[in-house]
Amino acid sequence: MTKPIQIAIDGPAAAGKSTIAKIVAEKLGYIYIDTGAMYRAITLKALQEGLNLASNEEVGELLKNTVIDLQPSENGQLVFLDQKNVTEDIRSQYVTKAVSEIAAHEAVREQMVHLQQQLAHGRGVVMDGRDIGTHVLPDAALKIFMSASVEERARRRFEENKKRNIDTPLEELQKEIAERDKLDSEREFAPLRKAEDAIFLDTTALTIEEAALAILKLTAERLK
Ligand SMILES: Nc1ncnc2c1ncn2[C@@H]1O[C@H](COP(=O)(O)OP(=O)(O)O)[C@@H](O)[C@H]1O
Ligand SMILES: Nc1ccn([C@@H]2O[C@H](COP(=O)(O)OP(=O)(O)O)[C@@H](O)[C@H]2O)c(=O)n1
Repeated sequence: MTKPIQIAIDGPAAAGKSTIAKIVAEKLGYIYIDTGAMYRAITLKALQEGLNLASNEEVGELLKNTVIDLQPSENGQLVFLDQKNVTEDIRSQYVTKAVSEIAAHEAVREQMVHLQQQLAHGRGVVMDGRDIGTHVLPDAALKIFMSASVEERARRRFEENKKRNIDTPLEELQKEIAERDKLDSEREFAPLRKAEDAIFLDTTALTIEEAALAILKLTAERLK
């Protein structure tokens, strides 16, 4: 059997990373790790505990005393925060609006990267996020930088939210996505950036199936 590889998928909000990563991981029999869900989980806890979100030390300390666990499920992945299922809660606008501030802290990133590297160690893995190709898995055999126009990404998130009974207006979503992309791209530690050796994939005009197929083809070339 061919040795499994590591696949890193980075890109801005709602580009399709987790949807495509799940499909690719399932087809290959690899594990899927949604690193955004990990940053969302610690953000939820910081908000619940009324922490000063601007404090690197406070949030870093909180993470040291927190257990974040990702479990595969039929619909993708369940997220547990200190043993409690928070899969739905971490997608709320309340968390979404605060997550980029938390994810910018050095003490948070150091711990998360360490944890993510442990989860991926020695296994076939598809991992998605913002700094996977640049920091978490710099030696990944395949790196993808996935994007789409901000209008299309907002439209996709709007449709997704409708199914979850979240009714944020389209214009507000587009603004929130653009602001989060800016914060993620301009932060000091591990900003959102295409790794030099990553392949750019624009999904604006692609269906989910087409985007997944493009990555599966690139994977097959790496497995030869
Ligand atoms: N190529 C695509 N065409 C149409 N919709 C897509 C495509 N890729 C993803 N989506 C939809 O867009 C939404 C956001 O995708 P998601 O995978 O959550 O993005 P990300 O992980 O990059 O934030 C989901 O509802 C998903 O079903
Ligand atoms: N590897 C990662 C993954 C996410 N994040 C942060 O976590 C946030 C939420 O990530 P996500 O992937 O769940 O976001 P969506 O694209 O699904 O909206 C991002 O906006 C980043 O601030 C990060 O800093 N590094």
